[in-house]
Amino acid sequence: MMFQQSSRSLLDASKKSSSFRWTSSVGRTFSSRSPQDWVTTEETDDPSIAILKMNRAPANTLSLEMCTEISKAIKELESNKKTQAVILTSSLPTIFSAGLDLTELHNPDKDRLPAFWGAFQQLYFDLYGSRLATIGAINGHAPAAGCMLALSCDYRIMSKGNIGLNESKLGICAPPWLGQQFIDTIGLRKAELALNMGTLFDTKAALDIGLIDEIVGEDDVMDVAKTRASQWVAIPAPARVACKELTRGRQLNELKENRKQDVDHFCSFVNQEAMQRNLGFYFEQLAKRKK
Ligand SMILES: CCCC/C=C/CC(=O)SCCNC(=O)CCNC(=O)[C@H](O)C(C)(C)COP(=O)(O)OP(=O)(O)OC[C@H]1O[C@@H](n2cnc3c(N)ncnc32)[C@H](O)[C@@H]1OP(=O)(O)O
Repeated sequence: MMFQQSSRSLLDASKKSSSFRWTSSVGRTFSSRSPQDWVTTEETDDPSIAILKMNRAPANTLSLEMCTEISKAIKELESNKKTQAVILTSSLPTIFSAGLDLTELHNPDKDRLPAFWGAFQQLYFDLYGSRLATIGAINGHAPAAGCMLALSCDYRIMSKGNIGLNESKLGICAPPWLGQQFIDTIGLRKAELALNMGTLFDTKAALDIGLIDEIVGEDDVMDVAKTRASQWVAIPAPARVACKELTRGRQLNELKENRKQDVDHFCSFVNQEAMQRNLGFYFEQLAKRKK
């Protein structure tokens, strides 16, 4: 199957390895529906272009199951030879994705935690390394891992909200591979400033810094996304996949080779008392802000 060949070649493209470092120490999301409803795929009038909608109220946070559902949907789309592009968007009115579900990190279930991080890594592999052209139709806030979803797309349009890696505000640091995605997108100095300060950019600032490719009106998001998807699909697929391999293969491979180490670092990091205190404090602030 084409996807399998392509994704394998993407991951195998470069064998360069590196040491992974973690550099920092440091409620609840509810959804009444079952995980199967959290992600939906839709056809468009062009059979080569599909839409993948995140649909997990209230904030499209990434729990283990949410990561798994998005990965599953991407793989299903890839298994259809006709599908060449996917538009990733949210069905919520103001939030694209609020990032990792912090309930997975706060007072974590020790057995579930490694599986959770493994599912998040897998989502990165599946989206960043997809054989499909991926268009991020960012129609709301995209902090932290929400920004990872956006960064993993090939082209990003955004209508409203804030985007960036704000982990430092939670007393933590983005994982190295997510930090690298950010650096690769906006450059080292800008990333250095933004990572340290936990900056979230509005659409104009995000465009200025190169974090997104285009600002679009709220009512135009899907039309523009479809137009951009058509433009990407017009490029011969082998060339598209090869370009992705060229720009992303090394990073994907690095994490693939360090996957277990990355999970171990994450788990010991999250289990630190100071990290748990910071997360608890952050949750309180989130709730207070709402009041
Ligand atoms: C340790 C190493 C690496 C760790 C890597 C971490 C990457 C991450 O992704 S960490 C997560 C970072 N995410 C955030 O900091 C976002 C926090 N959320 C917000 O700032 C806001 O929710 C928002 C700006 C995205 C939206 O604001 P809005 O006013 O529209 O909605 P709220 O009322 O704040 O949120 C609705 C609802 O959702 C809950 N919630 C929001 N974000 C999260 C989250 N990340 N995890 C769990 N729950 C979340 C929020 O508490 C509200 O819940 P209630 O309705 O029950 O009060």
